[in-house]
Amino acid sequence: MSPTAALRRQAPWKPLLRRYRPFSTSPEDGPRPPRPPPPPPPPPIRVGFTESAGRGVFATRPIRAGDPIHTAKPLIAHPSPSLLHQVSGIVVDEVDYIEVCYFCLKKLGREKSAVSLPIQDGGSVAYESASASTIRETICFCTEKCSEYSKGFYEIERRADWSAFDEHCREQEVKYPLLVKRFACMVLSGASGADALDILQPARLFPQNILEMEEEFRLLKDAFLTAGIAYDQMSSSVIANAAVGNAVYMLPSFYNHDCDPNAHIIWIDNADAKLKALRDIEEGEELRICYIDASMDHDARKTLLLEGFGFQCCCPRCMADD
Ligand SMILES: C[S@@+](CC[C@H](N)C(=O)[O-])C[C@H]1O[C@@H](n2cnc3c(N)ncnc32)[C@H](O)[C@@H]1O
Repeated sequence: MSPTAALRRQAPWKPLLRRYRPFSTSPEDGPRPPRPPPPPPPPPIRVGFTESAGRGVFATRPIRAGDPIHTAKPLIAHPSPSLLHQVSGIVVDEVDYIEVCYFCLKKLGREKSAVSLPIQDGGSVAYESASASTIRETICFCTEKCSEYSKGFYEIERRADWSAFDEHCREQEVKYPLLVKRFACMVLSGASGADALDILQPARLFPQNILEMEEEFRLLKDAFLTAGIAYDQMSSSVIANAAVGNAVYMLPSFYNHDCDPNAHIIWIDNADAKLKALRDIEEGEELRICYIDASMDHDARKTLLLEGFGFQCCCPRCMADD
């Protein structure tokens, strides 16, 4: 046996050491490069079928009370119209900024600034809407990133006059058509595919819902057509999806309702939804949130869920007439 072979037999790990020498931490080689952080573990949930409420979300491992389950970014978000500062008149010297980011809904401090298009001030970017002749709306973004994301769809949105559409939303006190408007602009600008919400299609729609949606669809179409914006890419399925309203998040839209829920959604900084466990949850248990105020009595909850959400609640509390 040669001397080298004998050495290898005694110390078979030596060639390995030589092979990995470039990453040694000897002083001449400098410090070891930092390892990238491991990817976050997948959320402890899966979407599956329930016995009585279509699809639902199930725990894939035990979850302790108070534990975060997952967060979800909205697919579409639109600020409440009451937060959009409106100023009558053609010439506006000074306006209050909207108090939330027009894209991510992060709350912003009140700032004053002269209107220009766009305005940049202290990291916020604001645009003046040219849509209505007598009402001017100023919107702003919390960061350049939100402004960048919004550029395409907002360029479409600001070309049209939304006064009739917005007036309808105000009169009817409905907010979902605003999400439809935003989704339509996102589709027309190429920021989203027209089928992005298809998976959230509701199983059942009431005739009254369909009538309301038709009126909103007409107003939406009029606004685009009057502004000369090609409307062919849009189909009424956009309305059907988004007019249901809850179709703004993907994963949270699969959570069923329970009048005694084991999970809840919280919003802290912006429109990102954070789901948390309200009590200890076993592996395989369905995670349910409460869509309404659970402190109402049985009849009030039943009526609200049927008329406002379109379903007859079959949660254990309702089944026990509690
Ligand atoms: C936000 S979605 C939840 C996901 C839905 N199950 C699915 O398959 O897409 C709300 C719909 O789920 C059903 N649902 C949710 N909670 C329910 C409950 N407690 N009782 C009966 N149906 C329920 C109703 O059809 C309701 O319109």
